[in-house]
Amino acid sequence: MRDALPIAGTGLLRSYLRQVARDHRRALVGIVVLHGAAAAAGLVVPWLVGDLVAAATGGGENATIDRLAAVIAACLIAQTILTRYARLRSAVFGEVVLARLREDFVDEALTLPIGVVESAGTGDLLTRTSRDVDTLGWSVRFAVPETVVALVTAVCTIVAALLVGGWVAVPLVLGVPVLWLATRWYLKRARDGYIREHASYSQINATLAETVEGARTVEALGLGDQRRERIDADIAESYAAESYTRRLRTVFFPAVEIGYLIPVAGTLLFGGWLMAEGSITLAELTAAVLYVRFLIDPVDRLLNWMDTLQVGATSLARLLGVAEVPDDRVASGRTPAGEEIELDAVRFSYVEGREVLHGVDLELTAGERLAVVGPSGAGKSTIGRLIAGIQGPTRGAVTLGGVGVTELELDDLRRRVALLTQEHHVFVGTVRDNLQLALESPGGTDDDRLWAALDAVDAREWVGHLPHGLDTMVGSGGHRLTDAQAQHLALARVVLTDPHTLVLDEATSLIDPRAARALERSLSAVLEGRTVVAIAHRLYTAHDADRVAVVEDGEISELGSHDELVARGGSYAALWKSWQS
Ligand SMILES: Nc1ncnc2c1ncn2[C@@H]1O[C@H](COP(=O)(O)OP(=O)(O)OP(=O)(O)O)[C@@H](O)[C@H]1O
Repeated sequence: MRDALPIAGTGLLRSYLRQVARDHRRALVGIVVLHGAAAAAGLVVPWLVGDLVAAATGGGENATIDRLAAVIAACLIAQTILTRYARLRSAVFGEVVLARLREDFVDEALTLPIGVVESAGTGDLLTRTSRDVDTLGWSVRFAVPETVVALVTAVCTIVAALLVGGWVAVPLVLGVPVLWLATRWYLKRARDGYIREHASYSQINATLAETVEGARTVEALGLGDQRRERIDADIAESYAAESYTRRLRTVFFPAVEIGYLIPVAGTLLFGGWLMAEGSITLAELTAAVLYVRFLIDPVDRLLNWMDTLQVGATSLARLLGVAEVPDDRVASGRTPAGEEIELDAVRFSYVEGREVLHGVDLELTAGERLAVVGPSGAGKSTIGRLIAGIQGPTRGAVTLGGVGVTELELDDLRRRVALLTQEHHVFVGTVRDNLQLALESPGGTDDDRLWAALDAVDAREWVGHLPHGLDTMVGSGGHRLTDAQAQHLALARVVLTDPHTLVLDEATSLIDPRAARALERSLSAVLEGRTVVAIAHRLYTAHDADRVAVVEDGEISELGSHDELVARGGSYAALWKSWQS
């Protein structure tokens, strides 16, 4: 089970929203005022229609009727114009808030400790970056403005209805219990229902993807029927989940409709009785009925958007939660007094209770070249990650010039120690962008420096032959680079960063052996003068190194030069012998 990234609690959510409201107070007030004015302009209409009906039925003058009709038209035009500006302002406000949230999220995500991302799985972070940002975007763009409009309109309509006569409160209040109870009943069940429904879709997808990806295994082991049963079970669960939410809706929507009709019917009956009593006029009754009828629309919209807002709030909580991941390093401000790296009784566990390094001691002198070899899963990469300060040791110490590697600011550490793995991502952008990533202040880099770095890794020629040289677009959708070319770019970045220590984690193992050999030859000039820890699959790397560390079962079992270890006749000698044959 992976440790999911945290989800922000209600407290943090509220304080974030309060902060947004404080920062954008003027914009928010402007939006509410504009929507209020638009609603007010629209709400004068029923009043005037009431007068119009009274004037028409009471034999009023034509001039009065014309004047009332003209004012009604003017109000409707004013309402349209005001609504246009209110919506524009709301949309701009939504985009501004969303942009800020996205920027905050990217800032937080980029500083997440790699160890945390790994243990949470990139899937969680990706879902938050894509689905949650989309869901929240939908809420902020549509649900929030629509809710504000509906709320302001509803409040204005109620006020207008009450201005016609306090008696309208009676039929209005009659509808509240039904709406209140129906909504409470629905909301209590809907969230879990929809979560279950969405989880069932994910499960169907997961089972299908697993079956398709493992099709050969399924066929080879005759698992077809079993997989079919799994998928049938997933579909049955999805059907049950959908039936449940459908049942909720079939109760909720009719109940809400009744809740809407009660006030309208009540106003007609109660108002009709009052009119018969002579307490109110026909104009007042008409206006009151129209207002109460008007109220249905904003209330209906409010209830409809409530679900979306709830889903949006969940996404916001997931996005804000990323900020709650504690830092995995605290900069102490100390400066390393040299380039020597020391591992002192280092123990490490990725998962509590499952130690993978059991007390590793190692001293690296500046400029030394160490090859780390050993069986798969022995802990070689873990040692490399600890030297590069990706994570701190669980016990013991990893120091650089006497200072713990995780005591250094990450940027500072990367300028001193870099880790180069076999995953070479080519970022979408130009070749120049991909190289400048390595630089502290990429802006003013002259091309000569970039070409020199490309030269150092033997990449000048192929980059020179690209359609637009350094300006060629690469990465997804751009010019396709081979694995070796992607690796060249990664190596050129290392040259630009110029760290004194380099951890190469099987950096060339994905490339075919000839290309790897060529790359390593060109690399050796780059590695000159640096401390290099090469985690190696190919033993010629070990042969060329100053010293070799053999890692077995989370410990360094042998340490010495190639010749010494071969002479010793231990694990390394056996490995070397079998590799040569
Ligand atoms: N992120 C992780 N979470 C949990 N366990 C891990 C993680 N990474 C590695 N391990 C475990 O730690 C142990 C050491 O792994 P490591 O990758 O350091 O070995 P290695 O010697 O580099 O192996 P290989 O040559 O196969 O890459 C293994 O048992 C591995 O399963």
